[in-house]
Amino acid sequence: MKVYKFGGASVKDAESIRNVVRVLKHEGFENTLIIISAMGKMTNAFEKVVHAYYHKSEDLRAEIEVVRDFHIDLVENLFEEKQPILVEIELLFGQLSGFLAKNKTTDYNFIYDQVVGYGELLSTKIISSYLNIAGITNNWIDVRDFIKTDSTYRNASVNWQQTCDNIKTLDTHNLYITQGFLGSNSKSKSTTLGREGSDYSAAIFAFCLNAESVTIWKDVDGVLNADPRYFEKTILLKQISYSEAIEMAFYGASVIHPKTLKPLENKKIPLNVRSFYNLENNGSTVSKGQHLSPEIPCFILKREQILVSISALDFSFMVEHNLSDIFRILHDCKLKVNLIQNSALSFSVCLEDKFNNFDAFLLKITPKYNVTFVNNVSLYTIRHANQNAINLVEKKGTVLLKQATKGTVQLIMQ
Ligand SMILES: Nc1ncnc2c1ncn2[C@@H]1O[C@H](COP(=O)(O)OP(=O)(O)O)[C@@H](O)[C@H]1O
Ligand SMILES: N[C@@H](CC(=O)OP(=O)(O)O)C(=O)O
Repeated sequence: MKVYKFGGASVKDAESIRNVVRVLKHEGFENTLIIISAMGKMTNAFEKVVHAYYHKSEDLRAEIEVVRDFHIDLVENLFEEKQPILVEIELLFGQLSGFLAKNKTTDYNFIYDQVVGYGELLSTKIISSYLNIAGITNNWIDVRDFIKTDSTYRNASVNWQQTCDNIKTLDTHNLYITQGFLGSNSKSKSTTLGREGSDYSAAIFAFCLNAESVTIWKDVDGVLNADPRYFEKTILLKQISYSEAIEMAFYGASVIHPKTLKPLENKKIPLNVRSFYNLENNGSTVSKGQHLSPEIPCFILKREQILVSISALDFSFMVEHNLSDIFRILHDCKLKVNLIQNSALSFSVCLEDKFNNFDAFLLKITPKYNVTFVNNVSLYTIRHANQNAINLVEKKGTVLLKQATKGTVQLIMQ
């Protein structure tokens, strides 16, 4: 069986969904399981619904209307006979309203997971129905009946045994359409696997099905040696080893979700990253034992970082006991550390503040240490670095910090 994944960019409007039909008819869709994300930026829009609901904002109704109107407009553009799918959409919005009306808990992460998943439920209902009309007969399945997780809302861990037992009941001769990003816990409550987690969903199904391959369909030709939004003249990486791809994802290459690669590597399932526009191009293949081809410097950019320098109030050395204290506070504040540099008297970290906890961090740390920080810096990682590649990055601004390990150079730039 093959597993395909269509992300938000590939289903962002009616035209893109027609293109999915073109892709499937060109590539074939026998014995395939298709994972689909929420359309375009709908997960962000659902996050606004959660925010408005949680804060009892008067914007709640308007935020729900944004997502409702988006899907209804899309259906108006896509379908000739709209009535059956409109009924399905109303049903889903009815369920959502029911949850919002009845919910008693104040657990933000729980509420988040019960709400944002409607993006994937809506997109798969609409696309499954459109594919059936376009002659691509398929079975819509609810991924929450298959991927079972713990109850860590917004970052759930997969129960592999139960998940594989469920997935193995699928008939591998069918074409299935299901949701990325979602799972459910032992109480059948929705959970999510972390933002951009649909690639991981594809890897989970592939692992449990012993799939022959996974293909992620993208708006770029494959994995490039840099993000084309920020670098000119990017080059397609045709072959990548799992370990190289894991390193790239770890440093922040957003083209593949970091958790995706390990399950595939364990079963030696190749991962193809291909363009949904340019079907003649074979794209990139991540597989076992491949050398990076072409072997060129690869650039990974993480924006909106904070560079923090910390030293002891009494100018004593920064050694184990204060470092462990600082890490405990970082961990408590859920700040992600992307780079560390230590000297005798000061300790620098490059941080990512996903959950807006930096002010809380400052409150905890400033009574104990001298702290200075620079907001909104960029972290560049160069794999297979050479001097030309370093020069290229250094031209982009002022270097605040530079660190080199074998073949990998990291620069914090302002
Ligand atoms: N190394 C890279 N190679 C290719 N694309 C990259 C890379 N790094 C970042 N990107 C960006 O990833 C985008 C595709 O990912 P994304 O928009 O999240 O797709 P989807 O919604 O389908 O998951 C590309 O348009 C590109 O700007
Ligand atoms: N819709 C989810 C899951 C996902 O993976 O989306 P995408 O494939 O568009 O990155 C998100 O935006 O986080």
